[in-house]
Amino acid sequence: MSYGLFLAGTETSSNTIEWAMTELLLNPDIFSKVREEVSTTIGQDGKIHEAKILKLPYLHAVIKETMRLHLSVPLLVPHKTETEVKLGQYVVPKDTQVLVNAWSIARDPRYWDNPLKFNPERFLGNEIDYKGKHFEFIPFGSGRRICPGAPLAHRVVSLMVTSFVYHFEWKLPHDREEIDMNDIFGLTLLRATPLLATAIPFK
Ligand code: HEM
Repeated sequence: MSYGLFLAGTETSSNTIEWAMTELLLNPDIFSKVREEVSTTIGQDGKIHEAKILKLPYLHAVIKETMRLHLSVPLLVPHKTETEVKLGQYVVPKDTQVLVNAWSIARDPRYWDNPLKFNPERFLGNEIDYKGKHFEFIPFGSGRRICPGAPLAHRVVSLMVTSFVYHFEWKLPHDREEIDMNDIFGLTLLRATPLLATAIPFK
């Protein structure tokens, strides 16, 4: 049980952090906005408390946008119907294995303007959240089997990205355009090439 929790919680969280940093390094304007927000809110003492992290709307929009474009669990976890279910115009028979393609839904132009663009602004000024109520955005699933680790994951990812942005200057060893944006499909969807960047602590 604890090993299962460890597996479910580690790769998914670290992968999301890595994709968030990738998108920030690829989009310097967005990075600057996050840094501005983080520096103003955290202040000079460098203590990144949970209470302060809650006051970073732009950072949270960046994390949501990262989770929209780079879902760690693209097909969620397989589910099975216990009874026959009528879903819209479809009838799903009892004992059917159901895979939900949350990856595809999160890039569907019927629900998202310019879906392939990394645009955190789309999450500002609205209530769209990953708590399973907005079906166009379900990186943690929805309903009874929704990820129980979502609140923890949210805190860990926010804390790590805030710390990385607040404490370090980042340099890529190559041009931005050369960042490999491909992913590979294993147990979870991971970056095909690990992100390589140098972290230089602020003086
Ligand atoms: C960014 C990080 C994470 C993502 C994207 C993620 C995503 C998901 C998804 C999509 C599911 C399947 C939900 C469904 O099929 O409806 C799931 C299930 C699960 N997750 Fe997470 N997860 C993350 C972090 C964590 C953490 C930190 C933990 C625990 C410490 C955790 C524990 C679990 C467990 C135990 C399940 C199975 C729940 C069940 O079947 O009832 N996850 N997660």
